[in-house]
Amino acid sequence: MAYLLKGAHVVDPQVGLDDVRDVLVDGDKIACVSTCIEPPADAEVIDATGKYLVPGLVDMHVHFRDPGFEYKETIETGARAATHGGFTDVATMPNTDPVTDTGAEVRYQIDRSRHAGLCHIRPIGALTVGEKGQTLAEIGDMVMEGAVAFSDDGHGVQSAGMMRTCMEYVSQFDKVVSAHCEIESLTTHGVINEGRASTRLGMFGWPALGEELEIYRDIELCRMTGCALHIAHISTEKSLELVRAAKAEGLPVTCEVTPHHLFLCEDDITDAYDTNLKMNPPLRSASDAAALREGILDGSIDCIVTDHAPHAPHEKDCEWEIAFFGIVGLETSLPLMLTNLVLPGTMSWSRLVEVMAVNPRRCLRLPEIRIEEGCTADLTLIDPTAEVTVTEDWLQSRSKNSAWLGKSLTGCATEVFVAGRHTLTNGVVTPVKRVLR
Ligand SMILES: NC(=O)N[C@@H](CC(=O)O)C(=O)O
Ligand SMILES: [Zn+2]
Ligand SMILES: [Zn+2]
Repeated sequence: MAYLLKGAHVVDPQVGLDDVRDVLVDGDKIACVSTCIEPPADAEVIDATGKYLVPGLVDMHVHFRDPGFEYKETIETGARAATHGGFTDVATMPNTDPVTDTGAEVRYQIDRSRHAGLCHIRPIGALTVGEKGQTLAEIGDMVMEGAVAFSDDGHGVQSAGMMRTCMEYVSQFDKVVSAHCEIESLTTHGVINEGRASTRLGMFGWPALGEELEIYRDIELCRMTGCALHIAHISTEKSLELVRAAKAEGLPVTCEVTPHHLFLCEDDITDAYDTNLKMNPPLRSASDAAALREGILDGSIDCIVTDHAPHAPHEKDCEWEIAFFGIVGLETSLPLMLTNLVLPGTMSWSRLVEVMAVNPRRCLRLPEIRIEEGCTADLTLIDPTAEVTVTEDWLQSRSKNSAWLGKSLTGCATEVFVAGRHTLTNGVVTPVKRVLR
């Protein structure tokens, strides 16, 4: 099938493109990028005037709960949410049941996602067996089956010695360790940021140090082992400073931030106790959020990730203390970035493309996707004027635990192509027709 995207504003900093072009997709490839392409007879023409065409978006930190917790999300429902949010690739964290700590588990996820036929799933394997922090998992076996990175996300690896072994081993395969940095002896019982929020609402605090101290440790282990280190969901100004200093030294350190840590803070938690504001790490201070916004603009933070963490109603509709940590995010990530940073002119379109497409691919060592002739047609078309209201019905995810329910946002993806397959059409997820290769 061929598609001609007419008159899109194409943004791809990798090829220095930030201008209006026609783009012809033929089969799984980009066949032509030019100022004016006559529609071939067999091509479907899509009027992209006023819209932005970018390399397919990548979210390198999601939880799809499959296998084990399919009542929250399956690979298929997660893939639908990802497609609806404009993504062509997502990297799934291993805290499933069983934990993704063997090659067979990695293969299961890839097989299931091919049958879902919507987006590429890039499994992240566990560092340790069962994410228990005791025994090294079968890293080599998982690499053979297609694991792109390794993490015990959901938990920090508590023992520095164990983390050293993990990093030494992972570096042999030229893969990256994505570190959930949390010292449990500092965060146990914590349910909210330690400081204003914990004092105001009278709940056990979760200190910033519980994150920062482990980031410091892992950066030193990165120096010692040479293993590429990616810091997951940074949430404080000090965490950002540690990463900045490591980068300035030339260490192979990258990091990510979520939209909720950029655009919400502890002051948003009121005595309404909305449990969709409870996550790990917790929402921090307003000044932390401001520092993170600065970090995403100045290049210190590499990627936007959602940490899409679906939970069922009974796991959220309860007292704050016992509610599960985490919120869904795949479908609101791009609209939030557009509404809060890009459309007001604070962030350029090309920086948006870097943090949502180029850098996550680089961190995961995936092949580059460039908008040029001959490249794989993994593409996202964005309408910057579309108004979306976040409702339970609008969310395609099986879970509805969004922090933005009822809110209106401006800008969203309208078309997505994965290897030339039209997976999102006019904002609607396209039904599966064939297995994705
Ligand atoms: N972020 C969260 O609050 N929850 C995540 C775990 C994690 O990302 O650490 C989950 O799996 O639910
Ligand atoms: Zn985590
Ligand atoms: Zn996570």
